[in-house]
Amino acid sequence: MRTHRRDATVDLKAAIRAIPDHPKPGIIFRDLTTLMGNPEAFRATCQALADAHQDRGVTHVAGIEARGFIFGAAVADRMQTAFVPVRKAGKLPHKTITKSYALEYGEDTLEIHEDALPEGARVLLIDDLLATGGTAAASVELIRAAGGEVAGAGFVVELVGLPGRSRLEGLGVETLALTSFEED
Ligand SMILES: O=P(O)(O)OC[C@H]1O[C@H](OP(=O)(O)OP(=O)(O)O)[C@H](O)[C@@H]1O
Ligand SMILES: Nc1ncnc2[nH]cnc12
Repeated sequence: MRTHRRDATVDLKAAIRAIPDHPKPGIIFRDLTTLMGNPEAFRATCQALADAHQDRGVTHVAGIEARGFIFGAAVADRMQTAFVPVRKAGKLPHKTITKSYALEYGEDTLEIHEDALPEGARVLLIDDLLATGGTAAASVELIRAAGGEVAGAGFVVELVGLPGRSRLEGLGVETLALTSFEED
């Protein structure tokens, strides 16, 4: 499903700053700190992500470090679910399941606590931005390895032209983005 929900009074796209000369070479960085700094846009974003997934029996929201924590925790609060952190390597204190993945530039590793999810958990994955999908795909694998069912994945921004959506849909994950930007 490809859905673009937007609060009638808030232009989320306009609330996001684009930085053409970001230190990561060759990418236009979509800076969501400007959206977070706009109370109407931040609130509308978290509410839209929660509303879009309200009828799916979600028991847990998983947010991906770091920016996914900010939106994921607010969505979990609105949906009255638990929050589960998917963290960069070496941060979680208890026993973890680990997955390495490719980024646009380089490689990274994510972890989830092996006991983070009870039997029957239905997990909504939330992150700020979907680009190549490597981060989200690794997170889906971690949630499943921890025994959770992925009820969907929600993003504030999708970079269209990169394979994020097709990767997630290839994993059988229904994917929703509130806004999209065309990327080459
Ligand atoms: O779809 P992908 O190509 O995997 O890219 C998307 C990921 O990249 C960014 O995170 P980043 O790794 O920069 O970490 P941060 O949130 O800690 O800044 C963003 O927040 C997503 O998690
Ligand atoms: N172009 C981009 N802007 C912001 N965050 C990103 N993560 C991966 N690609 C990105």
